Amino acid sequence: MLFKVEMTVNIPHELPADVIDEVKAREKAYSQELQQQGKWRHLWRVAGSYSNVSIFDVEDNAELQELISNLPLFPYMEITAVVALCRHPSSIRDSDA
Ligand SMILES: O=C(O)CC1=CCC(=O)O1
Repeated sequence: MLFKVEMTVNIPHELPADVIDEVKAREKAYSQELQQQGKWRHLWRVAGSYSNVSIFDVEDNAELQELISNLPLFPYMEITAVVALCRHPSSIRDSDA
């Protein structure tokens, strides 16, 4: 199942810089591992903001919930616009793979 997810990061100013750097490094490693696995299909920065638009390819809602809630930055994120996607009949692609 494909889902679009929007994530906005709001890191508290009082968090020490070294803690922020460590969390961001774990976030990057985690997201790149999921991208390698094909579960995190797209990761786009929303221009001009500390937000992203992502496309996930997961088994079901429960797997999406698990992947998102395990994000190292999850405690500092607002997750919005979670939308289930399916193929558009006018798409010129052979598949969504
Ligand atoms: O920077 C972000 O938008 C948050 C994030 C998601 C995956 C990642 O590496 O950073």
